[in-house]
Amino acid sequence: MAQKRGYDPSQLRKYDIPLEEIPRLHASDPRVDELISENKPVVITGTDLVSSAMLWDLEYLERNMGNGDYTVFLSRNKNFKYFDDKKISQVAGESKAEFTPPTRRVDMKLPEFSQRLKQWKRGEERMYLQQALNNTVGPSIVQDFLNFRWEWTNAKQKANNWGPLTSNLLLISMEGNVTPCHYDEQQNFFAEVRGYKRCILFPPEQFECFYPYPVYHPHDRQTQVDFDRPDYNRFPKFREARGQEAVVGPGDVLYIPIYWWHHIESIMRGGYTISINFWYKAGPTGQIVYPLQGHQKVAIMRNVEKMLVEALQDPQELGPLLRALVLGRYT
Ligand SMILES: O=C(O)C(=O)C[C@H](CCCc1ccccc1)C(=O)O
Ligand SMILES: [Zn+2]
Repeated sequence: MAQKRGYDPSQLRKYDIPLEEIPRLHASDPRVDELISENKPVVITGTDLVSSAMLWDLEYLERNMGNGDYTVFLSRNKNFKYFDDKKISQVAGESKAEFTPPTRRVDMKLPEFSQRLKQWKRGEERMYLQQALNNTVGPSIVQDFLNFRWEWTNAKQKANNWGPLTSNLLLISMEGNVTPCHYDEQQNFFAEVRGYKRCILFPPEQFECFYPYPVYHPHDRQTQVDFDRPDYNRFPKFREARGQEAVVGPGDVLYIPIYWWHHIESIMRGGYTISINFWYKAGPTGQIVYPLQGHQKVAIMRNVEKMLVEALQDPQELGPLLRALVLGRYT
């Protein structure tokens, strides 16, 4: 019989991208450790990593999240494209006026967020709560946090020589919200607590398909390609993108390997979603082995961009200099 999966394909947005399935394995399956050691994505079931948070819903969080302020992003459309406001001053072109932040950030108490979410009407700004879990949250949330299955994730961190845990982001998203495709420089165990999120991943080797913004740009690490209306004239190699997708539900943990591109959407008409991520710094580089892997080349390209911006001062000179370096010589 059709396996019960809790959502319908009509709740997923349609993209012009070939997609394969990300493997879905139980935590006891030895292939899980193989895939993680190879920096390949896998959905891991039965980890109990955040089982202490499975009772979290807005009512519970309202009662227990203390009176703290939480970071909420507001957007006039479904996209919540991250931007680094510390880089807004550096953006090239005539002036900072060129960069228009696609979302605005407000601080909200949880009861207010919960109420506005319940009363949301089409046409109003969408909301996405994104808050690093810290000790300002209420005592019973701290208790739930302490009861995460740390021994499981600590063992994976150790076995794979990852660096330290940098943060756990609590993510409470309205249904239909989209986090556009980007990569992070951290290893990530992405745990789904409530609702369903559709994740599309691409390996770092496909860097040329995604045309990321310049490193000094506020949208550093984000693709310039609009998945809903790709501009194939500006971004012709996007046609060659090949994705791997997974829909994660309550209790699932998706391993998002460092430098892998990922697009994440809370499925439409699925209610609000709650996720908690576990970001780990990369481990020590260790012995360099040739040929280099895709993510190592991305790291090198980032360093070249940073060094050139530093040396040239004016980011506008970066393009002409790189063209002079490459065109007719390395092409
Ligand atoms: O866990 C991850 O890496 C994700 O991308 C999860 C994503 C929200 C992340 C927001 C964000 C993106 C870039 C920098 C800082 C914050 C979602 O679930 O919508
Ligand atoms: Zn991310």
